[in-house]
Amino acid sequence: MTLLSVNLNKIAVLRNSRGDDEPSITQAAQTCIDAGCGGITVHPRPDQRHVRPDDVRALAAMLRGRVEYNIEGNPFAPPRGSYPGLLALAREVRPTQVTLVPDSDGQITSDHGFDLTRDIERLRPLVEELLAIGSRVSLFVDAGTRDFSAAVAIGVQRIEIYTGPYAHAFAAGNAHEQLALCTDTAKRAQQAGLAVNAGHDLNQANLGTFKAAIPGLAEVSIGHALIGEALYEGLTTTVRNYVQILR
Ligand SMILES: CC(=O)[C@@H](O)[C@H](O)COP(=O)(O)O
Ligand SMILES: NCC(=O)COP(=O)(O)O
Repeated sequence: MTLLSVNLNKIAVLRNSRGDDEPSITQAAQTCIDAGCGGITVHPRPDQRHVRPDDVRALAAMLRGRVEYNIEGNPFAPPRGSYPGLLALAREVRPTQVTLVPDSDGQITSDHGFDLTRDIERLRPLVEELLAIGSRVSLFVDAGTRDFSAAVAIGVQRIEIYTGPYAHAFAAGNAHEQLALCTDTAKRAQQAGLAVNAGHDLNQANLGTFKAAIPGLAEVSIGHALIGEALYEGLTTTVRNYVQILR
């Protein structure tokens, strides 16, 4: 069984477009939980175009002890205005998991993972701090990453494979090569002692093939497609469909 963590960023985008409180992030989270998801994901950014620090706090208060709470983001992005930085938010709310992602300001969305050879020493103190507050630490990596020894050495417990290239290849009808890269990366990470998560552009069409190719897949975080599909089928039905694919 792979845990479904629903990314609620796109609910925030809709809400932010009008400046009021609707649609409500916490009500969406509750609906996803009632429909059987095992976790909620958010990806706060310094420009606050998605979930905002107060959303992160409100979700922490409502999720505590119920389902997993996964906060993703760039730990090196400095505080800006009321955005206190990823580590400061994590210190405040102590989520189940923090997924570190090297997305820079102005990117439309995340589009690559860490280079573990280049980035590992910068990550070391952050990983230590997150472990000390009791959060699991996952690193966003590209499919094709082969050596996880440095990540294991600094205490990282999971990786999240960036599945954007797989999803695009799947849509184009030629996913074989990208899927093989994901499978190889997952196998190497598991052999090194890491659990494997995955995410980005996963949807109801491409998820089953992906799951079948990655034995032991621990968690997927899915937002953009899931919220889009929910426009047609409703959030409850859509979450249930994903849970069914992941059984
Ligand atoms: C790391 C990752 O792939 C997700 O966090 C993704 O970036 C979230 O989606 P949004 O870009 O829609 O916030
Ligand atoms: N970590 C990936 C995630 O949270 C959701 O990505 P997407 O489904 O919005 O592409």
